[in-house]
Amino acid sequence: MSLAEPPAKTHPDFDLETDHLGGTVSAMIRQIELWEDRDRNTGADLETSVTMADTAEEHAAMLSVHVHQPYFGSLKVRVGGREQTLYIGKHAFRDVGGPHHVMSWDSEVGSLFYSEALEWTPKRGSKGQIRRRRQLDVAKKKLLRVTDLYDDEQGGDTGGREEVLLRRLKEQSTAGMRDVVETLQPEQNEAMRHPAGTPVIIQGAAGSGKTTIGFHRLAWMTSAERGVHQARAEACMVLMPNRVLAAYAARILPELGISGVSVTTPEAWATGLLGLEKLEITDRTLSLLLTDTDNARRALAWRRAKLLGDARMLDVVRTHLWNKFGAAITGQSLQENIEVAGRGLLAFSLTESDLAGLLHDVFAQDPLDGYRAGFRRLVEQEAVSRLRVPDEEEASVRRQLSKPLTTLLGRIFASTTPVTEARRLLADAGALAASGLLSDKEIRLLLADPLSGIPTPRRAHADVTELPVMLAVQAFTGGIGRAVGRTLEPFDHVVLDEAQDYSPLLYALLARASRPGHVTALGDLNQGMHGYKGPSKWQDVQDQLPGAQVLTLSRTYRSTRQITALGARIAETYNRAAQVQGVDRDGAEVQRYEGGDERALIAQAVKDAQAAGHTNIAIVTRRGSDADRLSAELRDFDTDAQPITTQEHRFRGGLVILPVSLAKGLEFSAAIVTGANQATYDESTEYERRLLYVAASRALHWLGLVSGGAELHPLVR
Ligand SMILES: Nc1ncnc2c1ncn2[C@@H]1O[C@H](COP(=O)(O)OP(=O)(O)OP(=O)(O)O)[C@@H](O)[C@H]1O
Repeated sequence: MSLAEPPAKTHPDFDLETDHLGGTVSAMIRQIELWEDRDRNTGADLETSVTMADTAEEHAAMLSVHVHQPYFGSLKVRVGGREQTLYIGKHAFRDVGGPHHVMSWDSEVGSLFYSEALEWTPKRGSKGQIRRRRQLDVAKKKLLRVTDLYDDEQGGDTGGREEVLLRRLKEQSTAGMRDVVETLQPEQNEAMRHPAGTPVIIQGAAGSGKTTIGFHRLAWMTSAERGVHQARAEACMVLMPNRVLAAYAARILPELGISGVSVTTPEAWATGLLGLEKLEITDRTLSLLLTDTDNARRALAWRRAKLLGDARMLDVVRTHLWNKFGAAITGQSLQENIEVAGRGLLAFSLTESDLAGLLHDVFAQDPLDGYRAGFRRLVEQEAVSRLRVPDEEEASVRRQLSKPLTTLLGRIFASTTPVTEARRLLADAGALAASGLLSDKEIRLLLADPLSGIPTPRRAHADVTELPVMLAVQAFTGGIGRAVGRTLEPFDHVVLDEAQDYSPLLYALLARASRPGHVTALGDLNQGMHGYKGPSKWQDVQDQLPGAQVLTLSRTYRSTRQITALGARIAETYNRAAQVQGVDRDGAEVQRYEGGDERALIAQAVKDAQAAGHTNIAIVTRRGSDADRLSAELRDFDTDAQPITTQEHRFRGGLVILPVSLAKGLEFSAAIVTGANQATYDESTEYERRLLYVAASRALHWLGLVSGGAELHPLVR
């Protein structure tokens, strides 16, 4: 709730609600004091007392954050003939012996506040009826406004939900992604609560709240109410397209009461998994698509990239490794004398055919931590069972086997580093043919090198299009998942932002790296910038996430009517579904600046945006180099814009200048698009039009378009 707005005391229940709020605040403070009073937390012994005191302090700390706003809404319900009012807040509170309870937003009851259902069946008891939904704007322990969203005494729907939403959307942007717990809309609520343990793809236009809902779903997943599907925040991962956006979005986590989630990029996750953090990741397909004029070569590069991300590649890799390790076993054996207490030295030997049998078993088991670790376990188990080793001697047997086993594993698995092995496979027609899954034409496509004209960096590098195949080799040999000490565990839940940019092969690997059913993908096929990397249709993703449904968010929330309309004009040139339904919110006309020194025009636009009351303002350029240059030159025009031109930079609010590639996903109260002309965003290239769309859709309230010498772009004129 914006504090600038004066309290609106017009509601007849305002005083009643004020009293109830006062009672709740006092009850919470009483409870916190009780928890903080260490002397009372006495257990039977010192250790129990300390533990109890620590837990009590944790409870106190958690609750004290919410005293200033104990709740934001209420529900009047009738269950079994009895009417009661339930208050809904960000944190549950039980008023022991008193009436001031608060239910948590992510509970089953909390869901009723957001949905449009009028009846429900509680877990225990008879059918319940919703009589009233009420929004309560509270800040600093004060009630500011009461708005009924639904009230059967007023004839049902009051239009209040839209009114509250509009008020919220008029607020200024901040330096981080915000939670929408107070104004979650019915369709968003449903998507967020899609049954835990079922994978889901949430599709929605730009600004429909996909990313926001993904984080809310993660918070919802961490609630104890999810039972066996409950996720631990520190065992969850969110993948976002770049690190600037990851840091911006992660600021939502404390608001949602969770911490420790790993919010990273697919590239950082992949290189970390490969143990090659310094590996430079290139996207040479994109470079080729943007610079090469030879259409046949462009088509070849596109098709080859698609095929590299095809889910069948998982089994192509698996077959290749099977053949390779099988060949490496030829001539190998293991002979060791093992000391077992009380029984002296016992001979343990595995012949070549024993080893081949174990290799077969480990491929059948397909362990999460990879075939190498799995093979070691199988040999150890074999020794324990053949030598009938008692439990207490097992550790000793493992120790004695350790060195000879490491040597043996070295001979079978060692030469397989994911980067070189993936490249070896991709250059070997016979190996590519071994699985029988690829046609001759496809094999020829993989062997072709349409990117040969695109330079490679001098440092060790890998291309984004090869990465999934490398990860597949890694998954089978060294394992894939979340590193916990020296072992690997599946992630409790994985959220993917910009899900249209992940290949089906990557989905197959992510499904393997997480608990069954615990992938949430958020994306918009129409916003795909990198079709050669992503799925052609959601069905390709559903095939990798068994049971996944596609849910659609139909409304967009980010921008004013004027900005949304301008964006739609650009998007409809490449996307037939561009006319999405936005929340109809009026704002300033889009400002156009053309003719003259571009820097002077930008400086003027910044002044105008500031005069309109905005502080979080972005100047969006086509390239990083434009942003660097302009940020220096604009100082001569009294304009100090912080550049965000590398993934290391962070958005901390204020006036910034950044390239469109890093602006994707971020939003600002006001945005100024520079170089808004045909020379900068070539109208005949779809990719450029998509970029222009991203640039023009970053602003919540105020948008300025600047073109120096040249005329404004035909699509925004
Ligand atoms: N229920 C809601 N109440 C208030 N604001 C909302 C709601 N849903 C979304 N928003 C706001 O709409 C904006 C867009 O949300 P978000 O960035 O999550 O959308 P998105 O679908 O991920 O967009 P993009 O595809 O452009 O990345 C944000 O400012 C968000 O706070």
